[in-house]
Amino acid sequence: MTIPVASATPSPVPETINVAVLGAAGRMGRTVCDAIEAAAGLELVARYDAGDDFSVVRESGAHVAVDFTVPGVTEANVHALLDAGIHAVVGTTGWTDESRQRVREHLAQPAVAAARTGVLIAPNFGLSAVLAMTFAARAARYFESVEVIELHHPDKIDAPSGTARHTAAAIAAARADAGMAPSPDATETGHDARGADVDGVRVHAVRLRGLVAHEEILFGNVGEQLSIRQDSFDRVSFMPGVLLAVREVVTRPGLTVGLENVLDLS
Ligand SMILES: NC(=O)C1=CN([C@@H]2O[C@H](COP(=O)(O)OP(=O)(O)OC[C@H]3O[C@@H](n4cnc5c(N)ncnc54)[C@H](OP(=O)(O)O)[C@@H]3O)[C@@H](O)[C@H]2O)C=CC1
Ligand SMILES: O=C(O)C1=N[C@H](C(=O)O)C[C@H](O)C1
Repeated sequence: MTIPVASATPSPVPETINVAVLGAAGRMGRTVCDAIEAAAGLELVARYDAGDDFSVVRESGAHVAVDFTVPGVTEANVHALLDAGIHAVVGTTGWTDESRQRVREHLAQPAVAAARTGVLIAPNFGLSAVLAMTFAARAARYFESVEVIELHHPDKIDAPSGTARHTAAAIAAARADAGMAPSPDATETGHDARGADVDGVRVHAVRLRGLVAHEEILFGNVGEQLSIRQDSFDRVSFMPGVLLAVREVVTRPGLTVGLENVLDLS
């Protein structure tokens, strides 16, 4: 699949990009290793997983590392990659404003800034998910009510999903820009069934065997509803986005959050 790409800051790009995969034995890590091995201009130089020594990555000659590990370790991995002068593409969830800010500060350190190192964190690499999030942010100002439902396989350890958090944050920002009141809700406090409150947007998480990764954004006005739904049925659907991010991160110094900033969605 060819994905249209927005223009980036020019920076020297190696002829072959050497790639290390962190979390290489996991569901996403295995799929990413296969995709890198099959991709033109990319070479898989290290597979790193729980219990491995980080020197495997540091000494691999990797230009870029792709992190699909677990929320509890991904930030430490990124700092270790920056110390090693390796660009990072991150799909792992668990990022907060504070952890992203610590990465920005690390990127601003003179040696790291001089190396023009890039970090690209994407809550979701699937084109359908990126478009759903983008469309939802565009629609947000026109509807009085909004709620997000994310649906995933039951082996997922975090909830709500990183995608749902990113979606809700973008919707909340758009509603705030438009000066909108909170979604109407007469529920008395203390009712768990109303889901998580993410920046004032209710997010509901479903875990069901057979699912992979899915999201539905519901907008309501008096007498009408808009539903935006995306379904990732197979982890290979994330791979065009991951490969694009690997190729792009070497040209984008600093922190980029969200694949929508790499795609030409104008
Ligand atoms: N951005 C996106 O498009 C997508 C993001 N994700 C996110 O990616 C992450 C991984 O998902 P998934 O592949 O399903 O999860 P898995 O649990 O299948 O894979 C995680 C892997 O990381 C390993 N790991 C644990 N600790 C470390 C460590 N300290 N260093 C290196 N590796 C470690 C795990 O090993 P062990 O099992 O032995 O602990 C496991 O092999 C999740 O946060 C998920 O939400 C998933 C899909 C798409
Ligand atoms: O754990 C998963 O599977 C996924 N995690 C990411 C998230 O939390 O949003 C991306 C996608 O939804 C699959």
